[in-house]
Amino acid sequence: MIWAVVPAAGRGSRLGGEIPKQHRPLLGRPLIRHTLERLAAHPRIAGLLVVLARDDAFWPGWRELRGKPVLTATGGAERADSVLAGVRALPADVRAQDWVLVHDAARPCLRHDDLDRLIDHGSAHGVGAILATPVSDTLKRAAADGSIAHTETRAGLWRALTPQLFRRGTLQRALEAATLAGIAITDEAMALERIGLAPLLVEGAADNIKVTTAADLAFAEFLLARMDP
Ligand SMILES: Nc1ccn([C@@H]2O[C@H](COP(=O)(O)OP(=O)(O)OP(=O)(O)O)[C@@H](O)[C@H]2O)c(=O)n1
Ligand SMILES: C[C@](O)(CO)[C@H](O)COP(=O)(O)O
Repeated sequence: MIWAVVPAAGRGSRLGGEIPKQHRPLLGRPLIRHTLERLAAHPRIAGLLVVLARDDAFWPGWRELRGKPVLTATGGAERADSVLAGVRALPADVRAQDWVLVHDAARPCLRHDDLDRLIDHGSAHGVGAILATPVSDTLKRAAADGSIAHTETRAGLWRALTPQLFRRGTLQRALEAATLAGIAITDEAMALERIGLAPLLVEGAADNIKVTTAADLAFAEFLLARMDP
């Protein structure tokens, strides 16, 4: 069984509005509820550790979802700070060699078959794995004046998604090393790469979107209305 750390301490500034995006209503429920329910409903998830902003005024205080325990921790200035706070706050019986996953609260459209493949392939790989999707658009490098400097090759390029699956001890050590080095990391795999480890890429559904802008919110609503609960 695997604990899920869910970073939910962001401000949602790119989306804007009075309510942080993770608490914005989506099909009549807070966006974060969709994310947490999808995780809690999976039989291989042991519990949820939700990382909240210190001044979060919208968290309803759920202590259990679908029979799984819900614990909370206080996040930090950056997503990586929040994830590290969450990993540190996991229950003491989650051992260093135990697998844990990190999944953005802002990604409500996670599919259980993707989660199964991440866990199966990631745990077999030994270092861990991330869900990701191959880049399908042509990529342009912008020049200072806004024109196209050149086209980047997209061969071998993937967009990192979440969940990302690692052993608790390795993840905590990698995150602490990045923090100590003052390196800004944007996903957990980057912290492991920095210490010489190579997590596996597991292809996941491209509609496991991160709600960042208003267009994403509308797309997430469209997807959730058509996905299995
Ligand atoms: N200090 C932070 C920043 C982000 N997150 C979480 O990390 C996930 C992905 O981050 P992002 O989409 O960038 O969320 P925000 O930082 O809230 O968005 P923005 O950059 O638009 O403010 C979100 O679930 C967000 O709540 C977090 O826990 N702690
Ligand atoms: C972790 C992540 O969702 C993988 O794509 C992404 O890096 C989060 O970035 P954000 O700027 O914190 O949303």
